[in-house]
Amino acid sequence: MKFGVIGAGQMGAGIAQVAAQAGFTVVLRDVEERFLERGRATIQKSLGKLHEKGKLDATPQAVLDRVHFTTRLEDFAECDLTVEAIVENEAVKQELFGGLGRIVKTGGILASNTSSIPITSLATASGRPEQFIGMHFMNPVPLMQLVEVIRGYRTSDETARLVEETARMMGKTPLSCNDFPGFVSNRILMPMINEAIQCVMEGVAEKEAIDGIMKMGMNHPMGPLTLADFIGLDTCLAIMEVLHQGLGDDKYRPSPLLRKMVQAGLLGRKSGRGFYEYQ
Ligand SMILES: CC(=O)CC(=O)SCCNC(=O)CCNC(=O)[C@H](O)C(C)(C)COP(=O)(O)OP(=O)(O)OC[C@H]1O[C@@H](n2cnc3c(N)ncnc32)[C@H](O)[C@@H]1OP(=O)(O)O
Ligand SMILES: NC(=O)C1=CN([C@@H]2O[C@H](COP(=O)(O)OP(=O)(O)OC[C@H]3O[C@@H](n4cnc5c(N)ncnc54)[C@H](OP(=O)(O)O)[C@@H]3O)[C@@H](O)[C@H]2O)C=CC1
Repeated sequence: MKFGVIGAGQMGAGIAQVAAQAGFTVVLRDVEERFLERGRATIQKSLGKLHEKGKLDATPQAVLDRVHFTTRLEDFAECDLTVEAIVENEAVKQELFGGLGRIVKTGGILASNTSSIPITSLATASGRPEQFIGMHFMNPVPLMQLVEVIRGYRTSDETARLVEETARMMGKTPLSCNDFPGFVSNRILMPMINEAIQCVMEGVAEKEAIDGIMKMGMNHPMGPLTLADFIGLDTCLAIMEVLHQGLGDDKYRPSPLLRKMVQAGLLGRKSGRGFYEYQ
């Protein structure tokens, strides 16, 4: 299997890593060399941790050697399955899929790791709606079990079958749903995070108390503000915008504090500061 990944950010690097761990030949693309280097470092660090715990079948170097880093879209021509994991922006993703649809061989499947953007709209932009699907990995990809598989309006049964089979080969559990804003995962998760941010804004409690109440009280592995920092506040805002617009209900209105923090460049872990500070 030749497996393509576009975007070497936190999700793209993780997806490329688990694909390489599954033994696939992987092509990983980003727009600039320095972002590819950052992706390579992320993969190396994660493989090192897994190796230390005896959770890797091969050496970290052998897994890394299966990943080919590139800035060229043409290198995806022979990929059997290509997963896109670039910024959560519909216009930018549509443009990318327009190009990919022309480059990738006939029959090659295209998938998006989008958190919320309509799969059917991206499928149309790709020019191959039957071979298009949502393949939504969870963060951190090397540790999380789920892949949410989202069928677009015209996704073929064969495409869905192949993608679910591939997810299993990657050691993941696929669960499928239909193409509604935010799918299942973020329709339920993101309003909770948004409400936690609203609690900060209204002074309901200190941020540490909000996180602690949800973590200890509900047995969540991370409090919602820590999780928002982990996901990226820009991504959280983009998801809330899709829910608000797509479902047309003000209960999905993004918290003004979330909007302000994104405007201020406080994006969470990836920018060094969000609700908390990171070095
Ligand atoms: C927005 C979307 O569209 C969809 C989404 O993805 S939403 C986000 C979904 N994800 C979540 O909700 C994650 C919630 N958090 C968790 O499940 C856990 O906190 C976690 C799995 C991330 C970390 O586990 P933890 O026990 O809380 O903390 P931590 O001790 O840091 O990590 C456990 C181990 O995994 C390791 N680890 C963490 N990230 C790793 C990675 N990427 N690769 C390899 N190992 C990793 C850590 O080094 C640590 O190892 P040690 O035990 O040797 O120290
Ligand atoms: N964060 C999360 O928890 C999850 C995110 N997702 C989804 O995965 C996708 C990626 O998210 P994530 O990895 O967190 O984001 P990151 O910000 O870590 O990475 C985004 C990637 O997209 C690239 N990019 C940014 N702008 C453009 C552009 N205009 N054209 C092409 N590439 C661009 C970035 O490159 P550069 O470094 O140059 O900006 C980077 O490689 C999103 O669709 C998100 O919704 C899905 C599940 C969980």
